[in-house]
Amino acid sequence: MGKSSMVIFEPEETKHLVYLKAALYETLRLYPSAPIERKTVATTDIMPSGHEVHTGDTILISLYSMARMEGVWGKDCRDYNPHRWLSEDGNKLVYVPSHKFLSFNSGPRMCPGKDIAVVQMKTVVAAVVWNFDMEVVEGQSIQPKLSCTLQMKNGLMMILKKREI
Ligand code: HEM
Repeated sequence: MGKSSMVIFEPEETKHLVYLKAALYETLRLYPSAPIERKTVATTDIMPSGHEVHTGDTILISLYSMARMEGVWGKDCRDYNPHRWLSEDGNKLVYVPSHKFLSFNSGPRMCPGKDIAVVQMKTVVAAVVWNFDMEVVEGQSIQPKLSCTLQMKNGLMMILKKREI
């Protein structure tokens, strides 16, 4: 294979990359692309929490905050830990209900593109990691910018070097 050639993967080839999927879910847990969900109450009711809600009320759910709640994700909720998604032997993903991991929403309006999105992310990350050595530029201020979609305030500078493969 020539030095300048890039290796890319078919979606099928990334099927067994369980740790990569766990890492992507963990990234989307802490940094959900849509950090806030908005729901409108259809019928006056009492929530399991005991809160009374009325028809037409707007409920805002901060996924960004939920990811940082010990009551939802445990003591290490603020840590980036892909292992929380994996079985003990690391070979399988554990079941996590969508009402806990809300990054693709939950219920009838759940993101229908979830599986496509995961396959795309896996093929892209696998290709980038395979083809390049990567280094994060030191001394950056890496901060989230909260908006309708979660962005990076100052971006992220990386040094990429083509690997000779
Ligand atoms: C990492 C990537 C993605 C994330 C995090 C994501 C997340 C979401 C979320 C949170 C919603 C619900 C928004 C709401 O409150 O109404 C949603 C809806 C939707 N997504 Fe995605 N999405 C992703 C990729 C995709 C892709 C690749 C497609 C198409 C191939 C897609 C198609 C849709 C559609 C059509 C809806 C509207 C569903 C409905 O309202 O019934 N998404 N997505």
